[in-house]
Amino acid sequence: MGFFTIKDLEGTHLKIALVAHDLKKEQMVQFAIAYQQILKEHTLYATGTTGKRIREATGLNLHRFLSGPLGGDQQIGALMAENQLDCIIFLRDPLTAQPHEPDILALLRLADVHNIPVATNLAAAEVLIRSLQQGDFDWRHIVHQRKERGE
Ligand SMILES: O=C(CO)COP(=O)(O)O
Repeated sequence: MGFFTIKDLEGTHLKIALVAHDLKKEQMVQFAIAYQQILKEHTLYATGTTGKRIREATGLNLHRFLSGPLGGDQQIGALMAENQLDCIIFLRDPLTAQPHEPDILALLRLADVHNIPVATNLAAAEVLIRSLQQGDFDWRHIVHQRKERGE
């Protein structure tokens, strides 16, 4: 386990989850099209329907979990609990009741427990993706190394 500088870490690979509620799916598709050159450099996860829409529109290679109401939010939560996720873009619909509201809250809670950056609207998603491109997520690699060492 050698030492490294932030410079050594630039451009390294992150694990990103993409999730959108139904009324935000078109926004997510447009976001993925606009930023696919950045997204394709990373490992991507998505809930079922969101992932299907993104894949159809962009051809991006992503791992699809179950649909949100069937457990997809919880599967993404499990990734965080195991230190397997670095960033979440979750375009939430704040105006429609969701049958799996407890799962959504659990996902967001776990992001706070594990200090994972989350964007819940398009404006924040753009800030996150641009900061990711310029290396502002490099600290995540330090977190991974510490966890691997059991610190
Ligand atoms: O419901 C969701 C997030 O809470 C998203 O699930 P889908 O991508 O399967 O629609």
